[in-house]
Amino acid sequence: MAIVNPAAGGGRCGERADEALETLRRGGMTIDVVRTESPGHATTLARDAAASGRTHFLAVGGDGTTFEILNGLFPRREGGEPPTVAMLPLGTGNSFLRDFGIEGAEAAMAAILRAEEHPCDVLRIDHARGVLHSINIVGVGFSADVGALTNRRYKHLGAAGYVVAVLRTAIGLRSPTFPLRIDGGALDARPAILLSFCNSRCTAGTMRMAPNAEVSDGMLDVIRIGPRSRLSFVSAFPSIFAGRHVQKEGVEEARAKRVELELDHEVDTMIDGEVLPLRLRSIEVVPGALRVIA
Ligand SMILES: Nc1ncnc2c1ncn2[C@@H]1O[C@H](COP(=O)(O)OP(=O)(O)OP(=O)(O)O)[C@@H](O)[C@H]1O
Repeated sequence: MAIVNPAAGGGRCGERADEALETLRRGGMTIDVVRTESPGHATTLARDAAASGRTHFLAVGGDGTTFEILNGLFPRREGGEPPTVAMLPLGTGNSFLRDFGIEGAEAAMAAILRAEEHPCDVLRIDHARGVLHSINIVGVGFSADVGALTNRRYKHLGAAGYVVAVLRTAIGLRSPTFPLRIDGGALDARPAILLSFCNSRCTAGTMRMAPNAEVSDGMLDVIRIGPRSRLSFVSAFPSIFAGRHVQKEGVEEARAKRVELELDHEVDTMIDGEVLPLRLRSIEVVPGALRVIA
């Protein structure tokens, strides 16, 4: 079942989806199509389809569409085969597929027609009001502030909008504390510009936030950028595109199965490109809970 977000990519997805799906059909695929009517609708569509026995889903849109579908498929009951998700990236950023070396709709369509399934871990996010799931990245601090500003003000500028939001957020650079424990270790309440909990490597399209992450290693990569001056932060920022920021002083990279957070208030949390105010409690890897076609 293809779930199409016509609004993704600033409306580009709505214009291009039919033709792309027709190409897949000509390649031999049987695809039923539903279109979302509003934000959040993909979650309901995926949940209902899974309840009626569907197992293979195609997210047509951006990372946010995949995120919404994932949250219709999870949480799920123990046992049974993991659901399968493929992505036809007609959104703005499309970060996740880059872990598989897939860039753009043409490459994604070729992968969909090959129909190779890969195991993929899922991040289970427990927060004060419920549970969410992610396959890409969960971020607090700078990345969430940038995501919130991008989504609010600069979405129409595409990838350039993200860069503008980075520069604007850097002007008011902060280092809040997000007290956490990694795999039951000591409480770490040091201030940080950002903390990212990553299942896959890229975010915001081409930024390699967690250059050593593997989607099926049963672990999440924790990237922590400690306090630094605005000038030093901005001048080091471009190193993230090659994933070299992790070699800089004050940047830490750790691997974990589960992270517990001790927040006493909600904080803007970026999950797979969407930003939500959440009082996070824990983020835990559910190994191999999904299959992705890539
Ligand atoms: N029918 C709809 N009308 C308006 N908005 C929708 C609709 N369906 C979904 N949305 C919202 O569109 C937003 C953007 O979707 P998505 O992230 O897939 O595309 P994008 O932002 O262009 O791509 P990316 O996240 O990869 O940069 C999501 O927040 C989703 O809730």
